[in-house]
Amino acid sequence: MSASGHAGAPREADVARARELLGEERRSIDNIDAALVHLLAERFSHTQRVGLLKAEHGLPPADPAREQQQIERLRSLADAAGLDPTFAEAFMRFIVTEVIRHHERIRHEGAAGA
Ligand SMILES: C=C(O[C@@H]1C=C(C(=O)O)C=C[C@H]1O)C(=O)O
Repeated sequence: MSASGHAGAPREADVARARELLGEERRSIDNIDAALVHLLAERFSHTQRVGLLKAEHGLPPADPAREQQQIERLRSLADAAGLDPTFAEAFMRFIVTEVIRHHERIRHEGAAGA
């Protein structure tokens, strides 16, 4: 069924319009992906400073109680925003796992050399 509601081969004009809409959506997706990269870079610059503080003061790289609070908060935000909370949690855990790996590396390399 074409956009005009008829069965059979899609009309050229409908396909052209669909391509135009696709292009517009993709431009927005590219903008959002760029924002995500910048936000993640900003987040990692802060977690890097947290890693240095922890290493300098002998604090453990991971803080499971803090992570639990963050996950509960994010699940609730995701739910309110219409995003799958299970996906939001998995995404958060993926990022936090990488942060903890950085913190462990900073600790082993010595905070001063990081
Ligand atoms: C950044 C921290 O270190 C770890 C990484 C976290 C994060 O990426 O949000 C949260 C808790 C810690 O396991 C922290 O303790 O705040």
